[in-house]
Amino acid sequence: MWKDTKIQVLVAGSGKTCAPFIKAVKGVHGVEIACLLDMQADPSSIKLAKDIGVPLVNELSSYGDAYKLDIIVNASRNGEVIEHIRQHKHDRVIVLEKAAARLIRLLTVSLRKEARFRDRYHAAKREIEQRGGDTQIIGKSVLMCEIMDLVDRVAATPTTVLLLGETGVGKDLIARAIHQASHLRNRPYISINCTALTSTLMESELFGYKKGAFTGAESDRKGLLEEADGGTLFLDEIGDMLPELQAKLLRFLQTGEVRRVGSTEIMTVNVRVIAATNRDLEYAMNNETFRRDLFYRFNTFTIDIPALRERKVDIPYLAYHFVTKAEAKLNKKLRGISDEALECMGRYDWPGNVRELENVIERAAILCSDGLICPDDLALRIDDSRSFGCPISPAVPDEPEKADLFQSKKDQVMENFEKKELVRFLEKADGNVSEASRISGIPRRTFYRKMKKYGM
Ligand SMILES: Nc1ncnc2c1ncn2[C@@H]1O[C@H](COP(=O)(O)OP(=O)(O)OP(=O)(O)O)[C@@H](O)[C@H]1O
Repeated sequence: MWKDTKIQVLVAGSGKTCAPFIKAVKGVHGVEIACLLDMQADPSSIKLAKDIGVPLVNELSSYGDAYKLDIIVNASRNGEVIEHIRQHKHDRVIVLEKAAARLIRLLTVSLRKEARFRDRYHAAKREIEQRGGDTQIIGKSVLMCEIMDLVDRVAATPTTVLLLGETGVGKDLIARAIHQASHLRNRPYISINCTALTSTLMESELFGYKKGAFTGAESDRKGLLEEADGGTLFLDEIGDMLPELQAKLLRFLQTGEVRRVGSTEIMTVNVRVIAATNRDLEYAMNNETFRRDLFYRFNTFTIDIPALRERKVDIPYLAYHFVTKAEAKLNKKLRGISDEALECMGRYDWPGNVRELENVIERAAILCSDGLICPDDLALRIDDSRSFGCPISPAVPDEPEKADLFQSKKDQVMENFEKKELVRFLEKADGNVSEASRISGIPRRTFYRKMKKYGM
């Protein structure tokens, strides 16, 4: 039988080393941090003891209730402290050294994260139920909220938009959302994938052709630019468009003029163009496979859609959305997703982004036996070395030049420092990025950029 009374814990060490442990464990049901021990009390431990309202002692015998203690967590590596505890602790008291304390801290933080993840799933469930599932773009992360804000702002203008992002992040969906939010919503929305066709075919698709322009052109045909007149044309995979056609597209964007293949007649159409690509256009321009002038034309308004692994807070919302979608599609009643399955989703990197999540859920919905999606139904290959934030270190070249070695070490130190500081400020601000940016003095956008850089 477990005791009903709280486990009495004394934490030994200086404020700086035991603070993360206390922060993680404080408030855990059934645990009481009863006292702090610091043999050379410094201002940080004095402040910490004051903040959490416990006595601070410099030796065990000064704590009047030392006989009531169950566990001493020794967060200090100081030999004198270790020896002092060994000599003065009550026999039945268990002492946890640094690694054990760290383990408890990591487990507690991880469980809290999972709980937050579950809460988000249930919040999404409530919210989507209330809205009747009619919203298209799902996402609550700050990054997605910023994107939705950009969508609203640009929708009201005729500006050409370039959507960048890995495959499956939602570029097509966002292009449609821009069209839907604009005054063109009742006009045509036409989409074409620039990868699929040769340059000649693509030209006749886009600009249309005149009867007899080539073998098989048996009658006049409008191109997609004419079809989309007054509406929106979405050019997907623009990075794959062949250079000859890029020049023609650029001319159209500059003049609004269309000339069907084989015709001399010039027509003017009014089309809002949105383009998307998952290619690195900078690289393509350097390789001269993408025209710089066309890029500048598109680059007036670019929306960079982050990979799903950079906005994992969106996963529970999207997961619920796709569960409801799968229910309707498969005509199968689903109870939802188990906590363990949600936790697996949070630890997976999603290289195929939202599309992969959607497919994984649909597959799991087919496989799950009692309507509840479990980890086995997801069949995700999770790299556990990353789950506690320990990315595998990048390979170091065999014999780097001294200057390179110095620079790379310096970069590494800077990166480690930055990462730790971001986490520290985020923890301090309880995960609120605006607050973290305020207390750190780092501008909000820079803070986000750095979080993105480190995959937070
Ligand atoms: N934020 C989101 N909310 C709801 N569904 C989403 C979201 N993002 C993507 N999806 C869904 O994920 C799938 C893939 O999205 P989409 O086709 O827009 O990606 P993409 O970036 O255009 O991919 P590709 O580069 O491969 O063309 C679609 O079914 C889309 O509806």
